[in-house]
Amino acid sequence: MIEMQNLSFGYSGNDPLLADMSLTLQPGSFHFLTGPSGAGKTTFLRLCYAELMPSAGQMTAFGQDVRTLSRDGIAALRRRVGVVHQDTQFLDHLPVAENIALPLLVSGEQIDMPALGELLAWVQLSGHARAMPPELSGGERQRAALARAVIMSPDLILADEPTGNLDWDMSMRLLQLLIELNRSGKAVLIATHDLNLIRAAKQQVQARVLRIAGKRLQLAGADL
Ligand SMILES: Nc1ncnc2c1ncn2[C@@H]1O[C@H](COP(=O)(O)OP(=O)(O)OP(=O)(O)O)[C@@H](O)[C@H]1O
Repeated sequence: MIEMQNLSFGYSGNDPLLADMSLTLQPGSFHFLTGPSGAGKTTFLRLCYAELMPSAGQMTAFGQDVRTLSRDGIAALRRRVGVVHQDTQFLDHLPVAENIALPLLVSGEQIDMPALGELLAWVQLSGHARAMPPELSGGERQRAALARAVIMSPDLILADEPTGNLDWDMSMRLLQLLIELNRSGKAVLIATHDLNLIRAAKQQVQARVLRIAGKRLQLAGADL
């Protein structure tokens, strides 16, 4: 679904942050992305959903060259990619249920209330549907963020340090949801520093571990 060949990206000038990266993200795959702070993990995810464009190399998303995508083409791509951001932002004046349904509202689609109810139940937030975002705990916020990321039924879910501020039990609950999504056929890519999270996932799914080191994207060994 996403294919990169010799892809490079730099925010400024001719000093790339990421260089010569090649990767194929297959439907239904599960990947972790690791690397030191500042290595470019968030940047890599932003390239995957075409918020940033490569400086050099080739990249196709769902069969289309990202550089040739029109505005509508980019919007269509983003519908197929759900993103859980590192610091999830909600509209604090809207209840949790509306925040989760926001992608539907923004794209002018009808809200299927029973489906929204099921989604809330799946992330165990049924009791918080009418709560306001500031009332949520860290774990509840991240589960709401995940629900919002999947409400458009994307094929690929990108999560940027989704368990960064969560304790182990909450991290495991969130990981379990991501594993369930993967089992239902969705591709998942999680950027994380947390090697314990990777180890826990690897007991349940066939996950590949990518690492950004020295500007390059490498496959990490099975040494985790
Ligand atoms: N919009 C931007 N303009 C210029 N430089 C940027 C921009 N965004 C990020 N950077 C720089 O690019 C580098 C990589 O940042 P990025 O957030 O991708 O790293 P990361 O691996 O996700 O880090 P962390 O693990 O700390 O979240 C950093 O040096 C950062 O300062």
